[in-house]
Amino acid sequence: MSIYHHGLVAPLDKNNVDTDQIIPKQFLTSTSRDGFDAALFYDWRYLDNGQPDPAFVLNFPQYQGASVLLTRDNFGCGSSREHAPWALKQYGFNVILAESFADIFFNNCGNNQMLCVALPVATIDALFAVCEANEQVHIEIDLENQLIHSPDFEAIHFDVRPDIKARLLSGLDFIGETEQLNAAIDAYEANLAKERPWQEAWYLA
Ligand SMILES: CC(C)[C@@](O)(CC(=O)O)C(=O)O
Repeated sequence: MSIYHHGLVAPLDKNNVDTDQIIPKQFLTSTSRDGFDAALFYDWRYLDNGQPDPAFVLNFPQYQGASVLLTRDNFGCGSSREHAPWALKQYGFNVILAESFADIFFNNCGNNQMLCVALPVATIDALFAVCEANEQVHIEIDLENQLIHSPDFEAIHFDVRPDIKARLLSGLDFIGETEQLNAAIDAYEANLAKERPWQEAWYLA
C-alpha cells in the first residue's frame, strides 16, 4: 500500500470558503512564498484583540497538528491567489477532502504538492458525522490505489486526475517534470544548431 499521507482530520463545516477567507488580501503584499501559515483563515482564527478565537475549529486542542482538512462545497472559490494553497500547506495541510473545489484553486494545490479529493456529498456528510462522533479521526491516503483508510470507517475509493496523481507520487512540480526531459531538449537544440547554424548564432547571440 503506497501511503501518500497519514494524518489527523480537522473538520471545517462550511460551504463556499473563498480564497480571501483562506488568506485575506492584506497578507498578499509579501513577495516571499513563506510565512502565510500564521495568516491562514486569519479572520476566523483570531479575535479583534489578536488572540486565538477558541470557538474556531482549528483552535480546538484535539485538532492541533491536523494535516487533512475536511470541508464542504466549492472550496477555494473566488480569487486565483496561489497564496491560498501556500497558506494551507505551510500550516500543515497536505490533503483536502471536499464535495468540490474551485478549478483554479484545485490546480494550484496540485502544483504545490497538495492532494484535493472531491467526494460525493453523502460521503462528506458521513465523514463529518464520524468526526462528530470521535475526538480525533486519523486517515491514511493510499494514492496508488486511490483509497482512504481509517480505523473509524470503511475504506473509501476516490478519483484523482492521472497527471496530478503522477506528480504527487513523483514529488515533481511542473518544472521538475520538464527537467526530466533535459536530455531530449539538449539533443533537440544540438540538432537545431546543425540544421540552422544561422539560428544557432542568433540563438546564442
Ligand atoms: C493578483 C491577486 C492579488 C488577485 O487579484 C488575483 C485574483 O483576484 O484572481 C487576488 O485578489 O488574489
